[in-house]
Amino acid sequence: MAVAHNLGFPRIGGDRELKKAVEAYWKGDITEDNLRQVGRELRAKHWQLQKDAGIDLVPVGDFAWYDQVLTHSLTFGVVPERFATAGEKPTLDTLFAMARGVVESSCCGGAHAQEMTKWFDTNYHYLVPELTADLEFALSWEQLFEEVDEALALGHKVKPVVIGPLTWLWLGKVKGEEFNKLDLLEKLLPIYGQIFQRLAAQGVEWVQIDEPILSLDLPQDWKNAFERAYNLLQAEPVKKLIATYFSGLEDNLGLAAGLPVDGLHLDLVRAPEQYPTILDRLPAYKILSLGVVNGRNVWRCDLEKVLATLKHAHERLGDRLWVAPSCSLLHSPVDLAREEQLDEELQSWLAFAVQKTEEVAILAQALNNPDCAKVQAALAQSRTVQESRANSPRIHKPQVQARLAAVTAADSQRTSVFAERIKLQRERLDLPLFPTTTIGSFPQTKEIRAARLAYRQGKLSEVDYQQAMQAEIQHAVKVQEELGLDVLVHGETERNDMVEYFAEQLDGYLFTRFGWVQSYGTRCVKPAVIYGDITRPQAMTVEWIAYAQQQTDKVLKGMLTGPVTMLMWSFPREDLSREQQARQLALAIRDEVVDLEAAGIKIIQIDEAAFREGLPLRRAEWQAYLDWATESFRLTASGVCDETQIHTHMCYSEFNDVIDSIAAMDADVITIETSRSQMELLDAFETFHYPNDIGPGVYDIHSPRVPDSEEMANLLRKAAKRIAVEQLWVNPDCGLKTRGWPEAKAALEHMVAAAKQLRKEYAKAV
Ligand SMILES: Nc1nc2c(c(=O)[nH]1)N[C@@H](CNc1ccc(C(=O)N[C@@H](CCC(=O)N[C@@H](CCC(=O)N[C@@H](CCC(=O)O)C(=O)O)C(=O)O)C(=O)O)cc1)CN2
Ligand code: MET
Ligand SMILES: [Zn+2]
Repeated sequence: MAVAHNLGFPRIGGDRELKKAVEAYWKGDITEDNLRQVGRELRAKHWQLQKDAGIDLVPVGDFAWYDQVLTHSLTFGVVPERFATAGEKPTLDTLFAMARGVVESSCCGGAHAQEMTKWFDTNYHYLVPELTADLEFALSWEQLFEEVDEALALGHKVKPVVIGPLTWLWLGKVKGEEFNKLDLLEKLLPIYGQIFQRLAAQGVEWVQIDEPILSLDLPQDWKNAFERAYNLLQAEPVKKLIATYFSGLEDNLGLAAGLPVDGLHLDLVRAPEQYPTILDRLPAYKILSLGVVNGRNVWRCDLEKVLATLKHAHERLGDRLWVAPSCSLLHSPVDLAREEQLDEELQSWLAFAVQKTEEVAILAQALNNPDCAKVQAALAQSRTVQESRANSPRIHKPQVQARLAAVTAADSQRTSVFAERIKLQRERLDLPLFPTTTIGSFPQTKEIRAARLAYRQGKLSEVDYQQAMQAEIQHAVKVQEELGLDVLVHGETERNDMVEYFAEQLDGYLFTRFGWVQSYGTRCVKPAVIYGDITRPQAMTVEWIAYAQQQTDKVLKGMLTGPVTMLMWSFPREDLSREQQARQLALAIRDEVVDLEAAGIKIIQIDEAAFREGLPLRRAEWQAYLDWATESFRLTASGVCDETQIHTHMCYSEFNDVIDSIAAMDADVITIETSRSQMELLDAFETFHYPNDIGPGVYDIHSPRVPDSEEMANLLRKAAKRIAVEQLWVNPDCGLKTRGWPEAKAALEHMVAAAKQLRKEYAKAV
């Protein structure tokens, strides 16, 4: 019998129950017991959904209160000293403190949160383990074992999921004295040994060990470490399935296939070419799990196409074949059944996590019991869906193709080079040295969201909603004037999300009502779906931004989301390359840029927050991506005259490897996240002699902590050592939408003071 299994299920809940409960707990509205009860109910519900769908082995350990990497750090007892309560085991509050930081109070000094960064090439963020040379590990967190008992008690056949030792170490960051992270492996492995023994004692047969770094270009010592680690773990009394995903194993295929474990999972959606090569490399005792249902997108699986591969594998492997989604369904929305507002045709093309588990189960059944009526019906339905999509007139728009075909090289060039443009811009904008600005959004308060919800539900009229948002814009502008900021923004109050807002207004996109996906902690996004060629029926932001400019004599920066980020944070089409989709988006947003300029907006920011995360996991594919991503940005930005200043913004980015492409984007100003790295991220800009203007973020917006102005001034002094002061802007790391007004105001006040201080210090020097 081919086995149907799942690598992970979204934990947030179809109604974001987990988000709401955790936030209520933080506010003190519910107790820890209440919160734990919500967690238990969600897990029970999700296991049952998967079982009902026909999944034979349900994952346990995919639930996390905040982040699964953080859970592992606690499990291993890796709690940085600033959060540790001497000698005591960590609690749920320790976990949340590590995730969110601790605000300074009279009794204690406060502690900054652990760093957060992107999980591979996804929009999920994990908390970076802090590794020191003298780190000692001790099993310190019972969650996995408790959840296994919980699932067993509910009658499920379980497969606990852990992040493998090498991936966990790889994701960690060395703190303090430099050392080789791999030196910690020997000390870490006994903890895995203990975990496996505990699980075996609970009656567990199979454990899934996620080692997605096998899909990366690994240094030789890491490859060697894989063999060493799994040789040492070989004797442990559970069967081990190594799970890889997000890319092909390529040069690591032999290594992965040969590890002394009992099974291997491959992502055949991202890297179909791994099949059938793997068959020749896989030892005869191992099971092979094929990830054939896309865990990273929302399109229905082409069951017949996938089944052709699976049947071939089944003939060769028999019972040693397992069927799965390509990766954890953490990256999928929960349940399509609730999207009643979608028209029938669009809905028939889609599958969310619940539907994906059904697809996996049907595929296994199609191998085990091909003639059963349910299988036949599902295959017939799949065929209909594929045909309907292939032939739908809603997808292809000749005018989009024609416009793209007519694009020339000149369309992605500003008229003059930066050195010329900046002179004109400086003259026109008349800004001081160290000009201050923000990244775009101001607090998205409960009132704003409630108003939007009421408007969507028809309880608030369009006029009333517009007035409420205009009042917010007026308020944001007034606050910025009072703070003495130099370049103002409208605050993005009318936007539910920086991508979804635009997607809702572009043709070729569909959006969902409940399609939430966890982005980090309790923060979720509702990625829209690109299903057809993209057009912009009308201007999207001009009225709001022009309104904001009317409220002030200061320069107001218009705010847009760039094509690469629109693409990366949406669910893309599978019938058209990422490059072509980005180019379509670029033309649509270019029109908006031009319209903003025509409305008198002198500075336009085109956010490319996801530019770096779009980078393929494998280096060999980088250049091709960077070429089209850069080109798409330039195509978006180059419709304006020299005097109009184009800004871009990126967060959580390591720029060292891509600095030449960042320079090739040729934005007049780039604002970046740098405060958490103490300006280290500026290294790349310094070494490269980056020519255009830069705003290195001077404070972290993810924490409620408000740094004083001296701390920010110090960061600016650091920046000024690396970058010419004429090039420097002063701004926070990112937008302020997740903050409250009191913190936002206090921090910006300190920021403006820091900029003034630096102006004094450098007035003589320049
Ligand atoms: N797409 C995307 N990816 C991104 C970012 C981003 O901004 N967008 N930022 C980076 C960090 N990631 C983030 C992701 C989400 C949020 C965030 O704030 N999300 C909000 C939801 C934003 C949203 O869609 N809001 C809607 C719906 C709000 C809502 O929950 N409404 C309530 C009702 C209102 C209420 O009573 O609060 C409901 O529907 O039940 C709106 O404003 O209209 C949240 O989880 O709380 C922040 C950062 C990287 N990736
Ligand atoms: N303009 C956006 C904002 O300020 C940029 C956010 S990048 C995740 O929220
Ligand atoms: Zn940002």
